[in-house]
Formats: sequence, structure tokens, C-alpha cells
Amino acid sequence: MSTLSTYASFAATVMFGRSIAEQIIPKQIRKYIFSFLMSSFFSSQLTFVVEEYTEVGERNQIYECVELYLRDKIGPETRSVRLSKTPKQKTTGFSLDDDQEVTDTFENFNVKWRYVCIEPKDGQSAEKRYYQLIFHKKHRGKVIDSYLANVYARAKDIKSGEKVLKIFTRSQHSHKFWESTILDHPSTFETLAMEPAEKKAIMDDLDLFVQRKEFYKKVGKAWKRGYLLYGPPGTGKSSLIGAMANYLQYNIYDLELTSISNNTELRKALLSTSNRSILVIEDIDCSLEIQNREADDEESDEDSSSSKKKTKQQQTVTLSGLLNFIDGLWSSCGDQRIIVFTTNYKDKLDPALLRPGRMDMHINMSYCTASGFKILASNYLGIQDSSPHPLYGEIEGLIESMEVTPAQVAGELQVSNDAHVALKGLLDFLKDLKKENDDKKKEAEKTKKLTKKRLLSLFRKKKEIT
Ligand SMILES: Nc1ncnc2c1ncn2[C@@H]1O[C@H](COP(=O)(O)OP(=O)(O)OP(=O)(O)O)[C@@H](O)[C@H]1O
Ligand SMILES: [Mg+2]
Repeated sequence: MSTLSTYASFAATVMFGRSIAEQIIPKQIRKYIFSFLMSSFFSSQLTFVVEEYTEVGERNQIYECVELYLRDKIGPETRSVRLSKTPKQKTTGFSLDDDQEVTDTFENFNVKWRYVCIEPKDGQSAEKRYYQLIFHKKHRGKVIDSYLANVYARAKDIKSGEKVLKIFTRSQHSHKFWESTILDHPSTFETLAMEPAEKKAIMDDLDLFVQRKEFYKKVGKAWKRGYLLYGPPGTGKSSLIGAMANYLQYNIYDLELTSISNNTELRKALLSTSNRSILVIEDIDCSLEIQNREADDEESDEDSSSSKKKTKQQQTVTLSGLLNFIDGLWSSCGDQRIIVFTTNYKDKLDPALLRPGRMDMHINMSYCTASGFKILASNYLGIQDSSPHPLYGEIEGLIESMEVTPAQVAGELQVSNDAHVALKGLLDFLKDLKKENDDKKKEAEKTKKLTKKRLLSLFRKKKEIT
């Protein structure tokens, strides 16, 4: 009753005010004021907004928790639901579609979650995604103290039960953000074609790394480890990174340095990566102008150019910027970080990167060997070591005598499910490739001899003249 009478007197006041307002306030503005007065009087609801990214561009951990938590909460009342599943996920993933709601009950009250996705008006920037948590004002304390804690705890359980790895890349639209997709790299140490001793050394190194929390603390070193993978294209550098992530159950951050315009942006990007992750910078020789660093060093000799130097550093990503940051600030605020650099040309790298202590392990990913071939044959054709195929001897002999990448061998083995057909195809491919290589070698030797001869005769002529 009392609510009704309050409503009646409020409505009367509003109506009275409205008729006065009609005379002095323009129609459009009047409409907004009226609806605002009505909604604020009646609204007993409170809304919390959980945006995907924080203001500084870091992924909001609460958003991730909410996303996981709501998976189990979506029921028949939600009209539009997004479904997803990857081979590694045991169950189908449900998530709210744009502008959809779900009601959740906690203790003796209800809350409502709504998912909102706003397309950018300029078509350039990233979509803005957030969840709204809507509930009665009177539950404010409980929502903050217990409901949200329950959401986080449940999300943690879901995450640890599922162990879905993610790969983060920098957003195409707004380079400020990392965007994640489920990492579904099939590579494991078992399927990796590598010398068994090398493989074991890497796995032992990783095992030791994850177990040594106390050691790193005791010696005052950051709990991080760096690997430099080098070798020709198609020898398995990216596959090894996938195998490492699967082995450790770490997420990957794939950093394209060319997408970063200066050291400040680099710093921000690195600071917004999470623990237990692998930071990957592929083709480090191509992605950084090594001259940058040399130029910096030269310029530091001249006092007059120090402001110019500063401006330049602000405008570019330098190797020294990257290394300083990896060694310094970033290391001191994270745990269980792995950094992997890859290159096709180790000799092109800046000595600063190769300096002892910089990268903990240098791993040479090289051409296919006989034992690498056996692993690939087991992966693709299911042939076990105990019962080798009759063509094995000839194939192994050829592989050991030439430079052929595991990618090339794998490509041939995929051609047929029939082991004999695939192996015969590989044998023919190897023979052709060897002939091609031998011909090239002969040609190169011929040119070398000819050049030598020409030089010699030139030298003689010159001697005769003098
Ligand atoms: N050592 C390996 N073990 C198993 N498969 C391999 C290996 N190397 C290459 N492959 C196969 O070849 C494909 C390409 O290899 P990958 O991308 O790992 O090579 P990469 O060394 O990273 O090459 P790039 O230098 O061009 O990046 C892989 O998807 C995989 O199927
Ligand atoms: Mg690669």
C-alpha cells in the first residue's frame, strides 16, 4: 500500500512538473529528463560492467572468469547461444550471443548476466565486448563478497579441468590488445623428428626449469628461460614450440615485432602477458633492424644528438630495448616465463643475442636424419621400428647422404595411406632431389674452376705487363 501511495504522489509530482516543463524546455530534451526521472526512481537494480580489456590494454582476468563460468549456466531461456568445440575440448563450449542474457541463482537471490558486443563505428578499431552483471541494489555486498568469489573459484576449476591452451596474437584492429584463439597444435615431443638425445636434453631442461621455483628464488634470478631455435625452413622450429607448449601446458604469446612501433608499445605488450607462458618471437633476424642498435651506440658518443637519439628510440623498436626489457622489468614481475627466438640464419644475428647467458639454450634444428625419418614414418604411416619396411635401408642411406628437411619428408609421406606407395614415392623424390643437388654441385664446381682459371690468366697477363 505504502509503495502504491508513494508511486501516486511521485507520479503526480512528475506530471505537474511535466506540464510546467512543457512550456519552457524543448521537446527532445524533455523526453530524456522525463524518462531519466522515472527510471532512477524505480530502478532498484545495479549493474556492474566487466570489460574484456582494462584501460591500459591488458586482458581483464574477471572477463575470462565470467566467460568460463557462464558456460555451465546457459539454459533454455537464452534464445541465441554460440557453440564451439576443438578436438582437445571434451565437451561443447556454450557462450552467450550478442545481447543475450542468462539468469543465475546464488544463495537466495538472482542475478542476471548480459553479453554485449559493440561493433566499431569506424570499421578500424576492435570490437568492444563486455558482460553486464545486473542485480538488486540490496545484494550489493553479497555480490561483491561472496558471489564474485564463487564465480572466480568455479572458473578456476573449469580451467584446470579442461586445460585448453591458448595462443595469443596481437589484434589486427587495435594493436594494443592480445587476442586469443585455442591452441590446437598437434605437435608433441613424441611426434617430433629429432635426434633422441637432443630431444631428451630439451625435455630434461624444461623439467628442471618448472621444478626449480625455490632455486630461482634462492639465487635471486628471474624464473625464466630463453631458447634460441635456429635452422633452415621446414626443420621443425615452430613444431618444437608447439611441442613445448603441449608438454608444459603453457599458453603461447606470438609476438610479431613488426607490428610494434616503439619500445614503449613493446613494454606494454610484454607486461600484459601472463605467467606460465611462452613468448615467441619468430624470425628475429628479419623482424628487427640490427642497425638500430649499432646506430644507437654510435649516436651515444655525440652529446648534441642525444635528444635526436631519444626521439628515435621512441619511434622504433630496438634490439637493445627488447633485450633490456626481457632481462629487466619484465622478468622481475613474472614467473615461469619462457622466451623463444627463432631464426633461419644464426650467423646474421646480433652478437648481443648470442652472448653467453642471454639465451640459455641454443638448439640447432637441422636436416632430417635416419632416426628422424623413422619417427615421421611412424607418425604418418604407423610403421613401428620393430617391423621396418624393405625400402627403409635405401631411404635411410639417401637421407643421411643429403640435405632434406623433415617438412619435405613429411610432405611425401602424406601422399598415400598405403605405406608401400608413400615410401616408394619418398624414395623417388629423394633420388630426384639428390640428382638435382649433385648437378648443382657439379655446376658450382665448374664455375669455381673456371673463375680460378680466368683469375690466374689475368694475374699472369698483369705480371707480363709489369
Ligand atoms: N622436426 C620435425 N618433426 C616433425 N615434423 C616436422 C619437423 N619439421 C618439420 N615438420 C613438418 O613440417 C611442417 C613445417 O615445419 P615447421 O613449421 O615446424 O618448420 P619451421 O622450422 O618452423 O620452418 P620456418 O623456418 O619456415 O618457420 C610441420 O607442420 C610438420 O608437419
Ligand atoms: Mg616456423
